[in-house]
Amino acid sequence: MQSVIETHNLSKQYGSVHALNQVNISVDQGDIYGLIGRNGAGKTTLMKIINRQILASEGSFDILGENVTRNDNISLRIGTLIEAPGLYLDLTAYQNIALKCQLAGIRRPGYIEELLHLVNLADTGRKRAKNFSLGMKQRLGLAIALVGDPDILLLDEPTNGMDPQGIAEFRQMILRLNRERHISVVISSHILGELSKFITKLGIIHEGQLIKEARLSDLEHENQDHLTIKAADLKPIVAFLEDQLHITNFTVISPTELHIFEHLQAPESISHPLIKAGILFDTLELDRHSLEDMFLTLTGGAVHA
Ligand SMILES: Nc1ncnc2c1ncn2[C@@H]1O[C@H](COP(=O)(O)OP(=O)(O)OP(=O)(O)O)[C@@H](O)[C@H]1O
Repeated sequence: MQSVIETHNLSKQYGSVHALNQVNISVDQGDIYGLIGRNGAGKTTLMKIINRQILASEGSFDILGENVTRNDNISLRIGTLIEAPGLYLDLTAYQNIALKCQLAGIRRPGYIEELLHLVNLADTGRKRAKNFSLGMKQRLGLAIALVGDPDILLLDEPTNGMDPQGIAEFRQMILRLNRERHISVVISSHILGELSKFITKLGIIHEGQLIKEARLSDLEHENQDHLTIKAADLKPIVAFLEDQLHITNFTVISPTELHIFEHLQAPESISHPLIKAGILFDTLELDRHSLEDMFLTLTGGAVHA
């Protein structure tokens, strides 16, 4: 899979504040990459560096396999919605998009109407942006970010402050752009639950450092509810599970720990036969995990700001 964004030890220092510290993220073609972190973790700083709004103190990054320097003309490949969209509040949605098209030298007939339709703003007519709801403003910001047909979208907390319906609508829009236009997306949030429903890869950023990066499918597997068996010697347990209990859905985590993903409702259907057979184990217990638990454990506490 081709990598669309690859950062190499990106760091940013503001005086004594390490806003970013040696960050390496890797976004593949077709990913919806969720960048999750508490307020002040460094999400905006990372996006601004990739968008070349600010310079890194150290490190570099590649976009679509090319190492980016200050002079590379790659700006049209990236569409951004970072912080509040820069809208002209006295203009309509059409006029706002038209201005961006003018700057980008795009004059294709029907182009603006297509974008308005894409973000569900086709019926806003003469209504000025100042009279839009927050969700409408963000969707207009998204349409403006799409001018120039970027390969990559950088969206910094785009659903912040929206109601659940607005969030769901925005999410659907991102999914469509990703599937139908094959746009790779980096989207940040401080609420994991908002991202975990649709992202393909997750990066957890905390106090300027990337403390975890993983594909969502792997994380979901790791964080599935399971029975944990701990024992000094797992070999007789593994043999017993397979040969006597015909259990195959388990993973050996370490020489002394294994996780079983079945029989969750009846752990005794495993523990009793083991005891009867004289096979020793230290503990056998049910572990319930969620991605949110993992996030809280890694970042040390409640995340909702
Ligand atoms: N221009 C600046 N000057 C000084 N410090 C800054 C500047 N911009 C960001 N910082 C600091 O860098 C750190 C990371 O900020 P950043 O805005 O990237 O975090 P964030 O994860 O996007 O948080 P939020 O969700 O609050 O926007 C914070 O400690 C912030 O105060």
